Amino acid sequence: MEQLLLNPIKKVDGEINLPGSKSLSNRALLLAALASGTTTLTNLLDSDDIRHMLNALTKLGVNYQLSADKKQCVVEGLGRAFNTQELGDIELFLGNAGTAMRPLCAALCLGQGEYTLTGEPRMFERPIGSLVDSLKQAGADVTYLKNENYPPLKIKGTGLKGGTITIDGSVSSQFLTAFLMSAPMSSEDTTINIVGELVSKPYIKITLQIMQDFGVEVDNVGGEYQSFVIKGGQTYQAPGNYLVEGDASSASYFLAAAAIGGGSIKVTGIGKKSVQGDIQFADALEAMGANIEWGDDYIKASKGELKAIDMDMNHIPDAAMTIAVAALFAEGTTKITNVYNWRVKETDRLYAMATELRKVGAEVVEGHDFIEVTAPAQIKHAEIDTYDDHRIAMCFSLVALSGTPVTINDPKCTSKTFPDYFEKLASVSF
Ligand SMILES: O=C(O)C1=C[C@@H](OP(=O)(O)O)[C@@H](O)[C@H](O)C1
Ligand SMILES: C=C(OP(=O)(O)O)C(=O)O
Repeated sequence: MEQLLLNPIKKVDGEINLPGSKSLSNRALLLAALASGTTTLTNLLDSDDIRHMLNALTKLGVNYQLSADKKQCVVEGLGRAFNTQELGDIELFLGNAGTAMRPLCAALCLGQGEYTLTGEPRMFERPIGSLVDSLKQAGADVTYLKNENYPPLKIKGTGLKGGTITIDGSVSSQFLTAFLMSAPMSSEDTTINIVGELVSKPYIKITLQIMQDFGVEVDNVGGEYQSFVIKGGQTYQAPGNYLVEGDASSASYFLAAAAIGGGSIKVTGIGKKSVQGDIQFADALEAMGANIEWGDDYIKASKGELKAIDMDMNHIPDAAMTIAVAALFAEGTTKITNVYNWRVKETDRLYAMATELRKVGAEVVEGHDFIEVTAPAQIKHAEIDTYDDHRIAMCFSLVALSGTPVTINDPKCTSKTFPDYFEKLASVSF
């Protein structure tokens, strides 16, 4: 196994032009593929999760031209649902990309064809049953090829008819996102009612915004994310050009590094008007004592005396992992609550974060849906296992700001969303 020894970083300083947002890249690719007209996507993310979506679109008969640096993609929209009936069963390998598996699962039900949706072993442990149950209410034909409620799946595309649907929102917002994006192409109108407490709400804002950018309005009844009405029989309209915002979750590592390490870092490609909920990571970091400056197209962080916070981070589940490591540098006990679904992401993140934080000396309480981290008097050198989880590799790089080195096992796992993360970190490290 490859290992990366990160030597102590004395201070960080500089500017990082963020890679494109994973959430927006995969949504934009799918909607551009379904839309009528041609879309030029710029600042597309080049990473494993996006490659899986692109490969799937190729197999589904979508024409696109990717630039040499893979950051620009011109997509010729189909102007209709996928139709691959004459090709027989098509196998789509979607790695561990939730933003490919869940939205494609719904979109493939809309058209005509037979599909096997598969992925990495971890994908077979990540639930999808709530989405499948909802799609079945709208007439979909989806079966489980291994374990009930988990991929791999077999889909027979027969169209979605719409109607009144319930979706359990308590495990992943991606189920609602997937249904919302397909609903306009159902034959009839759809009303979606959420049951259970909807998690990761800000990702639904991203979904509604990008649907609007592609010409479709959703009635979010009462603005409460509880009930949605979508007209059927619609076609997405290509917006011409679509600029993908920088990735706000990827920004969290650099902003935290500046808050901990001194100097200042400006991340560009996101700002105060960004649609991504993970920009609220900067508020959490500010609450810990960091100095934050907001621009239209940047966020800048600089060092502050960090103190512990106690915060519900259900709205920023991905960036919250960065707070858990920043807690190593904060006075007191940091408590991150309402993050049960950390357990069903790339790995069981509550267990993994607790285990790895203890290795560097922290005192940790791992709860059913929370984690408490108390900074050690002295951070210890450790080999950090990354569990094939890009975010564990990235957030534990911050340990190097302690004056103690840190070893990251399997550093290449950052390829899921940020292949050149460690090079970018080195470029602002002194
Ligand atoms: O819709 C999205 O783009 C995402 C939603 C979140 O997942 P959950 O809704 O499962 O929490 C987030 O963790 C994931 O990285 C991306
Ligand atoms: C949870 C994540 O990914 P996915 O889109 O596969 O759910 C993540 O990137 O932290």
